[in-house]
Amino acid sequence: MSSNVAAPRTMFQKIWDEHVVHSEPNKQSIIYIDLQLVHEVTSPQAFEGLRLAGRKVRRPERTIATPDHNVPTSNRNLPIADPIARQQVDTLRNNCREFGVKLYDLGDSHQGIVHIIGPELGYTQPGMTIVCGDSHTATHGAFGALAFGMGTSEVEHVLATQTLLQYYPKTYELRVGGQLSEGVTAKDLILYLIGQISMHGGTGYVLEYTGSAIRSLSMEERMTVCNMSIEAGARAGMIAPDETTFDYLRGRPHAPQDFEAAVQRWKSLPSDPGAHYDKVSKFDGADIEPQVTWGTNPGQVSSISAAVPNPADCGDETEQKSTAASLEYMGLKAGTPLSEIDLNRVFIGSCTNARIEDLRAAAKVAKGYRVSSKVNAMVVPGSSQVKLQAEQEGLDKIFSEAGFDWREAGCSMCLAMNPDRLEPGERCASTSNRNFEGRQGKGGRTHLVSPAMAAAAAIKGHFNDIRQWDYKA
Ligand SMILES: CC(C)[C@H](C(=O)O)[C@@H](O)C(=O)O
Ligand code: SF4
Repeated sequence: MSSNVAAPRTMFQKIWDEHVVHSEPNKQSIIYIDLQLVHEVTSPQAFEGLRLAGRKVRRPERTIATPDHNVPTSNRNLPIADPIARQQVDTLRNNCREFGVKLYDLGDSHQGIVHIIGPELGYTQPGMTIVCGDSHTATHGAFGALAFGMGTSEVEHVLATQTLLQYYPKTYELRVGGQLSEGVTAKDLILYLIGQISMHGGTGYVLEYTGSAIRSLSMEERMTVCNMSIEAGARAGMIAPDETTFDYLRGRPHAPQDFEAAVQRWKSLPSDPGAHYDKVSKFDGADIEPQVTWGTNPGQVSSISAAVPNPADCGDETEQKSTAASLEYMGLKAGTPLSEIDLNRVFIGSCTNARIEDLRAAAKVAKGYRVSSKVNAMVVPGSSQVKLQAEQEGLDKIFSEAGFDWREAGCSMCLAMNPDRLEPGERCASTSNRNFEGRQGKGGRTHLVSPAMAAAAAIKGHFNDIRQWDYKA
């Protein structure tokens, strides 16, 4: 081809090209950042670094903050009991005040998990580069944005310069054709994909999810998918914007003023026909069943109709060993049907699955039932807005009447950085995104599932196939 002007480009390339400030062969490029999200855990040293260097935040109006990781989800009227958590939340408050950064603080009607409030407020938009000192920043890629997680020193770099150093990544198209079957959700889709390509399958790549099964997903479902890109090792994950995206954003507080002009720009973002990806894998939505993880990484997952695998049947010697170690930690025997695994705890929450559609799906299952007497179950809305909306719809009543604990917004038991955690040996069905050893509390055992599957597990006290659920209207 004589001119590269006409060369077809992927959506990733278009956004990258639009944001490169400086690049040299075999070196990191400097890319311009449109939006930085900040939370209390990875920002204190970054602000301290600015203070020591006598620098300001370069573009405070492109930076928003909220406390989410270590905030308690009950008794919010009391001071935070844990001294480290209290200090981090206070420090975030002071830093935002000093550096002029907008803070959605505890008590604000928009406080919540950072990856839930960005989209909800309309900050997250197609074509943007978005960063946060948090690995689940890929969530925002659901809008056709290029969204990276990063470390604390990079948080400082972006605060100071509004740019980030990045190596040019490779691109990987995950195409899911057909449609998902009844009872199969976006969570099952992404767990299935990670099971297929493994927790390392996306390493070095920016993933783009394409195909008819992806196009049919709502914005909230797309966020669930992109959220877990990092669990496949990817730098980022993205989905091209379309009418679903534009409809979601229209009317949000921080959506562009001239919305229709923005839509015209956004329509040029999707990958051009014939654009080259470094790797392509194809799947069929109809092959996907409700999923349950049985191991200690999200790629150790099977369909609900399957049994705990025998390590001897799992890949090469290294994989066999790691499977055996996972089963040992999880206290599971090979050959046990997944539907016979009993649970003590259920957690419905996190940036993967605590948006309003997730809570509706769980409430639909729980309606008219009682949580098993052996199970302690909680529902933690992803944001204060989600909580408010759920209460307006009466979902909180359905949950409370069924015996679920109804909480305030935060990361909660997704990770054990706040009072919500598992005790050693406890087994939990969780709608979050990580099942690493000790993730939900030392010695705790995590099974990742969809909100509907988690609610059904809470009621029966063991996993069961949501496709056979008897809904009580
Ligand atoms: C605490 C934070 C740095 C961490 C992350 O980067 O993802 C957390 O959000 C997580 O999910 O493990
Ligand atoms: S909800 Fe979980 S995964 Fe998401 S940002 Fe919080 S701790 Fe990380």
